[in-house]
Amino acid sequence: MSATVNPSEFLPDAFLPPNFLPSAPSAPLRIPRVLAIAGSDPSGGAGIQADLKSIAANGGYGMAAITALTAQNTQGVRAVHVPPAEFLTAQLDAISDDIGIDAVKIGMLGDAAVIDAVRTWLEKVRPAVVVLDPVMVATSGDRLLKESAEAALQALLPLADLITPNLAELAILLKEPVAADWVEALEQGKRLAALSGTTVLVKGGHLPGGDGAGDGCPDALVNTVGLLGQETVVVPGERIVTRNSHGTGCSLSSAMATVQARVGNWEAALREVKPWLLGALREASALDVGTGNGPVHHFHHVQDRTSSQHSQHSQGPAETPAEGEFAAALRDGAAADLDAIYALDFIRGLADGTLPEHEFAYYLAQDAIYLNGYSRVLARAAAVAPTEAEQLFWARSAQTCLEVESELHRSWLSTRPAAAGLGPVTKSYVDHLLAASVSGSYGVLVAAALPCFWLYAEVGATLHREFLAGGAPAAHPYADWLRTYADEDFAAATRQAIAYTDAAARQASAGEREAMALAFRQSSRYEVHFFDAPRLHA
Ligand SMILES: Nc1ncnc2c1ncn2[C@@H]1O[C@H](COP(=O)(O)OP(=O)(O)O)[C@@H](O)[C@H]1O
Ligand SMILES: Cc1ncc(COP(=O)(O)OP(=O)(O)O)c(N)n1
Repeated sequence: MSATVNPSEFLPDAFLPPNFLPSAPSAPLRIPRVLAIAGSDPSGGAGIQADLKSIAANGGYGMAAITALTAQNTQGVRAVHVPPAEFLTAQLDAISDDIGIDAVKIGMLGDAAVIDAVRTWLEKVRPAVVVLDPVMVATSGDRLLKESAEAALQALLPLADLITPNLAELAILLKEPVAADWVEALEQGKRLAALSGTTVLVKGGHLPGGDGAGDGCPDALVNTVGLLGQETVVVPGERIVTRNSHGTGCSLSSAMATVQARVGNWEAALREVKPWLLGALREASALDVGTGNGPVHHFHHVQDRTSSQHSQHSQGPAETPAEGEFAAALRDGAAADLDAIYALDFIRGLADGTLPEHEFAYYLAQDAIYLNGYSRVLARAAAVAPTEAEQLFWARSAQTCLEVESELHRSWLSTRPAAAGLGPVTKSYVDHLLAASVSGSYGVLVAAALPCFWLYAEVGATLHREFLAGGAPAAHPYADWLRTYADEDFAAATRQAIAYTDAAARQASAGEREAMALAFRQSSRYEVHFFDAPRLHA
């Protein structure tokens, strides 16, 4: 059901459901309109309250149709009240009669009558993205779905594009014992995917330690009918030691719905959401909410307003850097990384022609994969750019990346078979960029993207100069590649990217500038590792 086809291209307006009423061009992609159909948690950590925070934190516009009221806090659920299902239908119709819906997240449903109302509405409206979190029992052990409604919930699964059960819910849906380890959990995920004909997100949150997943907390997308690149895509993650994990399942599923509506790819969505959720768990202790299992910090990536106002007062406008000053400081900070790049065996071997061919092939293959992810990050910069000129610049750059990627495949890689898998450095670098792209700050995003322009352009120019100074020998095994480094269009684009980053820094608060500098430094380090990766991983 993912939105690969736009029905409005094929149907006359009279046939279009309200969900497809035309709206401002590109509005759904920039800020997806995401509807959460879920229960209320008045303590704000789970349910509809967590959904709305999570949707906003991931760049969406959140809407809420409430299925049930709970009286709960961080210690547990005291009572549940499920209003008549007809009133849920009235809420859902009120929304879909008026507003385009880019994605739906379904959480607590309570009973079979509610499930029936949701099913009828889904069949009528057919939203493009549906994520179903089959909420049954809270971590506190309290039931959030009547046992008698489990079969109805089971029957709702095929209407979703993604199902996100925790280990206990996975077991109930399959009528099997709870998976004892990660391998068993993945097997169960495959069985549920086959049974429901949809994609399952298997979550490692409740894995016991020492089970082959190490100390980590992996998640995996599983689909048995070919909707993913592979049947199982595992996204590893660090395990945060914290009591404050109330509402992680709700937050994950609504973030997945939001990001999927934006990027249209479940794997990319999970790779973007997972670091955000990790940050929310890591920073949960900054919130002082309740005495039990506290909520996660959905807006951990958004700068602390109090401290930014304070720093603006204390530093005053004089602290705003002059034009070019911030960029110059970034360049100074990257000097050590550039030196490290020039000293790498890979770069020396590329310059003097002694680089082993299989390492060059590995580099090209990883570059092609990287460019695809980088293009998405630049497209995000276009989406949030403050001016039309910047929007155009980043959008064009995103397009160029894809063109270069396909050219790499067509020419350089067609004669150099290299292991096509995603290498560890490429993955970490792209994950870092994707995390910056959901930081909520345009400045941080463009600062993270800049080293790929800047350091690459400088290294390329140096190698090209050395190649010419050596007489540009035609017999040099990498002569053709070294010649591509003299691209004036790329040099001009690099100057423009530097200028836009510098301008963003002048608009930013002191705290945001600090975050920009950090994002830039981290990307510069990744540039070094990227050039060194062929030696280690080819
Ligand atoms: N301690 C933790 N450290 C890191 N990630 C976690 C932790 N606990 C849960 N998660 C993540 O939170 C998300 C929700 O997982 P889980 O707790 O299994 O679901 P639920 O909240 O539905 O019980 C998953 O992405 C999982 O990997
Ligand atoms: C109203 C409401 N909906 C869902 C939950 C369960 O939240 P979840 O994120 O699955 O995980 P825990 O908070 O139970 O760890 C809830 N408690 N309330």
